[in-house]
Amino acid sequence: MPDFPPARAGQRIGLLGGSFDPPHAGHVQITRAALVRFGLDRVWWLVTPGNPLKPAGPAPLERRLAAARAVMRHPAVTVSGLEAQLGTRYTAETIPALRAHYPGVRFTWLMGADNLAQFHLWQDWEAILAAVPVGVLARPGERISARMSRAARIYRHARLPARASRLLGGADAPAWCFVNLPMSDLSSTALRAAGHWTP
Ligand SMILES: Nc1ncnc2c1ncn2[C@@H]1O[C@H](COP(=O)(O)OP(=O)(O)OP(=O)(O)O)[C@@H](O)[C@H]1O
Ligand SMILES: O=C(O)c1ccc[n+]([C@@H]2O[C@H](COP(=O)([O-])O)[C@@H](O)[C@H]2O)c1
Repeated sequence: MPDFPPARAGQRIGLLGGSFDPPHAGHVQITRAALVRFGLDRVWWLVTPGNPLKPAGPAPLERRLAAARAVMRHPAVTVSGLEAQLGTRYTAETIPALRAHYPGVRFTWLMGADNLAQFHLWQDWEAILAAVPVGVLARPGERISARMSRAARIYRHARLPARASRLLGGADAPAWCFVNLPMSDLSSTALRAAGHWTP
């Protein structure tokens, strides 16, 4: 069993879950932005064993972890296979498992705007919002669908304005914040289609 990354009570840690099939510069860009914009001490990438909403399985986990470690080089960022270690796949299971393993650590869930648009389809999505702050990063073509999404509408009272985004990492849930940033139009789908990734 690989080691769990270290963390101290009170630390603010962003969790970027993803297939990373393959990882790309867009992931790196939103991670760097999240550290600064959401007032985080660290970001952990959670390379999923498989997105529960995607029917086709991704490339093997070890291959995606190795590629992610090659792409994401930053002293405050850790690339992990924690969901495989914990035996969880759904985010609503992963977050309580991490909180039980790391008492007192302040986790923030991170995702691109495309995932906010679909967030209401995730298993127990309201439990996720009740458990941790959620930081949303702009993605080309997704800003309007994210803002109009069911989750954004139902939880509009819990939205932190972008000018206060640095408070998100220390905020009590429910709280979410949408930030704009210089956007990257990279996607794993496009890289796979262009033949840049052979599992
Ligand atoms: N270019 C990007 N801009 C903003 N967010 C992004 C970008 N690429 C990925 N993300 C976000 O990073 C997280 C992990 O993304 P994922 O590994 O699914 O990559 P992807 O490029 O979206 O893959 P795919 O094309 O297979 O759906 C998700 O929350 C996703 O919204
Ligand atoms: O828990 C769910 O129902 C759920 C549904 C869709 C996506 N997720 C998680 O969202 C993250 C982003 O997924 P992906 O495939 O878009 O990179 C990843 O950690 C998935 O496990 C989680």
